[in-house]
Amino acid sequence: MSDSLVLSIKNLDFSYNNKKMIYKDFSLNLKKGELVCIVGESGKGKSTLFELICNNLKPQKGTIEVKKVSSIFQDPYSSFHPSFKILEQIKDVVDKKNLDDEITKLCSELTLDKKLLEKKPHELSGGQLQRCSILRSLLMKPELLLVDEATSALDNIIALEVMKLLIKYLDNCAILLITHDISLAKWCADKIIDLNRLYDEK
Ligand SMILES: Nc1ncnc2c1ncn2[C@@H]1O[C@H](COP(=O)(O)OP(=O)(O)OP(=O)(O)O)[C@@H](O)[C@H]1O
Repeated sequence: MSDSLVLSIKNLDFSYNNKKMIYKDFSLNLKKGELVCIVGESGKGKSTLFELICNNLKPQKGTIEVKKVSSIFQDPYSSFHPSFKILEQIKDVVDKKNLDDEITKLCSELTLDKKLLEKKPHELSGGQLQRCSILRSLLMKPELLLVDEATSALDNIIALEVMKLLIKYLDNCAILLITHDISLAKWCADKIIDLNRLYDEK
């Protein structure tokens, strides 16, 4: 894979249990600085694509090459262990150098009270915990950020601020964003992949 690419999917075929093909000869390249949105009705294969990229599923055909990846999911409670403080779970996965300064800066950009990081996940609201999940992902300094409907639990103003922050972060990585919100996709994406259309062509 060339230096500028962070994701290279070539001629991918995938089906669960050799039933209906979800992906047939699907290819996608993503470079640092690009934001690509995946749209499509429920069941079209959006989450499956993320599972394939994270190597949790194996394609029947084709290749997937990916650089350092981090994911932000719709349900933040599934991203954190319930028994440990959020800060401990952040420190487990990120480089400790300048961590405190970076946390302070990002918390302010995410309008997240830093004191909340001392709490356990269930003590936070869904929206607060989602911002913790975004914070952790950005601190990991991924080259590819997979974002699955991550702003849908946030109120509109915070969701917009979070999207702006993610877009700012594009200087350092590429973003693949799953969304049902076509107007959001049109607003922020360099390219939109519509899985409804992909399906029609099969
Ligand atoms: N583990 C599995 N085994 C068999 N079939 C599965 C499995 N996971 C998903 N599927 C099927 O594969 C198809 C694609 O599922 P996927 O979850 O990727 O869709 P999606 O576009 O992300 O949907 P949603 O918008 O509802 O999250 C669906 O028809 C689903 O029922």
